[in-house]
Amino acid sequence: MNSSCKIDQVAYLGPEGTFSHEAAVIWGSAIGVASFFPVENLLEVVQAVLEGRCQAAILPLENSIEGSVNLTQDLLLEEPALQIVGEVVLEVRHCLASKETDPQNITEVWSHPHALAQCRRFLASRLPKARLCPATSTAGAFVLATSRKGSAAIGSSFAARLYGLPVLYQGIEDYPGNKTRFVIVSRERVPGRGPYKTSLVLALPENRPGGLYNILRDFAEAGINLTRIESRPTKKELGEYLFFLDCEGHAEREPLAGVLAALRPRTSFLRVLGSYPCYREGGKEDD
Ligand SMILES: O=C(O)C(=O)C[C@]1(C(=O)O)C=C[C@@H](O)C=C1
Repeated sequence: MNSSCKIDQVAYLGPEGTFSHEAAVIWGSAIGVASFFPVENLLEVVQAVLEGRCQAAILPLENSIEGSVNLTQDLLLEEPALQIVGEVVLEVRHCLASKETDPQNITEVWSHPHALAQCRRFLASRLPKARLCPATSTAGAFVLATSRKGSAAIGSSFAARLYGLPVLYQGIEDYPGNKTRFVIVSRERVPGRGPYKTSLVLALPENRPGGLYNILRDFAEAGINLTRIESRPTKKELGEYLFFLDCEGHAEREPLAGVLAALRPRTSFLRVLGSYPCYREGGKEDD
């Protein structure tokens, strides 16, 4: 769909107090979104937009410690009706919260698998005996930890306060400056101003020396900066990959438009996932 739309509602991975929620509010506040609503998992987040229950949804795409969120990449590929219309980069600070006042009494730690992975070293050194339990989200983990004896949860200190769990340790991510990048998807275009970024996915027609190099060279020669490259299995044959690329520029404007036109006949698959304003802290866009 190519029409522009006004965004009234944004779906996010709930419950209230997830990092996705925080990122949705940052993006939505900048464009005057009226409301945000939580859903249970990322498949549901996408379904909410596809079924028209909201006009946009937010998905975590990559983290500076743990790397890509594979499910998000797969969903972006599998749902051609959706396009990326925005991005938010959020600083992710984790705390460990529990009703247990003595860390010795903690036997299980709940959180989103990505959050547990971002705190791996902390957990191994401070709570080596605790069982690590995957939850659907960080805030979902706090809900669980409120009702289970001997349990703790990892997530934001905002969520810990929201669910009434005392914080035992703060800033427990294994590396400083931990950040997660989220993308906002919609069935329709959302007006915005540049500078732009474009996300695309492509496949090479054959596995031969220099195949990927020949594609990347076009970007280099046009002076287009690539900001991310990631491969995912095609799920058809072991060793066959799709390449997810993010680059600076808009797919409908030069020089990127020309590069994409030249690449199409040299790829077996090429889809633009969206061109959208680069994230600026404070939600501002350049003129
Ligand atoms: O559980 C949450 O709070 C989420 O928003 C999900 C999620 C993720 O999927 O990476 C988002 C940010 C953090 O990296 C940890 C978890």
